Order: sequence, then C-alpha cells, then structure tokens
Amino acid sequence: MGEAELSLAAVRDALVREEDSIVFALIERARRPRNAPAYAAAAAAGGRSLAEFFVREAEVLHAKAGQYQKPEDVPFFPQDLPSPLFPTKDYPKVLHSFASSVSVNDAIWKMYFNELLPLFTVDGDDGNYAETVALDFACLKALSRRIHIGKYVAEVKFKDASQDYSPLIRAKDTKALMNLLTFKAVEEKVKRRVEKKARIFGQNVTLEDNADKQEGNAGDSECKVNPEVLSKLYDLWVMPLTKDVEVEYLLRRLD
Ligand SMILES: C=C(O[C@@H]1C=C(C(=O)O)C=C[C@H]1O)C(=O)O
Repeated sequence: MGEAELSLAAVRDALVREEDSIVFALIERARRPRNAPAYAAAAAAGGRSLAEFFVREAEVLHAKAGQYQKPEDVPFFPQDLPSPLFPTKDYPKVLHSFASSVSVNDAIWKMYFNELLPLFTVDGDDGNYAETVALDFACLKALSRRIHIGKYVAEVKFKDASQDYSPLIRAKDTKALMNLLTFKAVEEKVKRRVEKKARIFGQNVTLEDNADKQEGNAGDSECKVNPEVLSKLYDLWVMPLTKDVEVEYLLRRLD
C-alpha cells in the first residue's frame, strides 16, 4: 500500500478485498476432511508436523522469490529466512520503520489449527495430506495478511487524530487505545458481509431456473463453508487480532 492510497476508506477497501481471499481459501480447504495425521509430530521432519514442515519450506521458497518485503506480508517462521534472489521493487515506506517486526502470527497459527479447523472441516482422513497442508498454508497466509493490514489502519487513525492518540501512547494506556480505535458499527457490518460472502461464494451454481434457489438464497447447510463460521471467525479472532496489531503498532508509533 502506497502513500497516495493511505486513507481509512482505502485501507478498509483493502480489508474488504481480503475477505474474498479468506472465504475462498476456507472453501478450498473444506474440500478435504480434517486429515489429522498432517498435524501430528513426524519423525521424518525432526518431530515437526507435515503442516509445519510445509509452511517452513514454502516460506523459504517465497522469501527467495521476493515475498515478505511488505509490512503486511509477515512470515510465520521469520528466523533465518533467506534474502530474495531476484531484484525486488522498493515500495513506498508509509509506516513507521518498526512496522515489519509487528507480528501476531503465533496467535494466528494457534487459532487456526486449534479453534478454526475443527469448525469448518469434517472429521475424517482421506490421505491427501500434501494437498491439505498446501490449502492450510493458503488459509494462514490470507488470514495473516488481513490481520496485519491493521498496521495501515493504525497509521491512518493516528494521522487523522494524533492529538487524541499521542497522550494515550505516552501513557501506554492499551485499554484506552483499544477503545479509541474500535468502531462497533463497522465491525457489525464486516461480520454480516463475510457471512453473506460465504453464502454467495459457497453455493453450488447450476443453470437450472429454480425460484427457491436464486443466488444468495442457498440454505446454510448447502454452502461449502457454513456462513456462520465466517462471522464467528471474524468476531472472535480476525477483528480482535487486527486490533491487537493496531495497538501494538500504536504503542511504538512515537518511538
Ligand atoms: C480495522 C478497523 O479497526 C477496527 C477493527 C475492525 C476490523 O478488524 O474489521 C473494524 C473496525 C474497528 O473496530 C477499522 O476501523 O476499519
């Protein structure tokens, strides 16, 4: 995201677009059952699970290709990542220089595997472990990107009202900062929209005319991911973690 685009409306538009990526990534992962062996410690990977092995190796490849240069693209395993092998374009630096070190990926990792996966995948084991963990990686990346865009949200909010934010930052008043950056009405709309997206993107599209089954009217049980899971995901985890990123960024904004 560049300087010209940095307004609350533009950043919120970016968040709206990320919703599509998250809903589609979950729909794709839901094609496979839980596939628990992909998450069990494996001797072949030095005691790591296949899922962790895959994400670590994928991040090495992505880093070599030039990923993780932007503050919203945060690796899950940043230790010892290689530098890009190819020239990367300099993006405009609109955030404070510490922005790239703000990460809530450990919390996203735990939330995804412990809480979210059981909510939208069915019990079972079809043996497609490699495909499964690649789909998990897509989900994790989309969630992490959305949540770390919170850095831009925080920067815009700070710029728009630095007189309100600065005293709270100096006092390290996390609770008051959280209250100041929270917009409950926006959050309600976000929840309703992601639920609607899951209903629309996750229905089966046919060519038959059927008055009961117009687009957007699919019953929740016919959807590939239960739309209520999306609003719950945003309510319990995505928005709270985005706000944690906002607070963490703001607390260091005056350094
Ligand atoms: C991201 C923002 O900050 C907060 C977090 C929101 C979210 O994660 O969607 C929505 C509203 C705010 O409470 C925002 O204001 O847009």
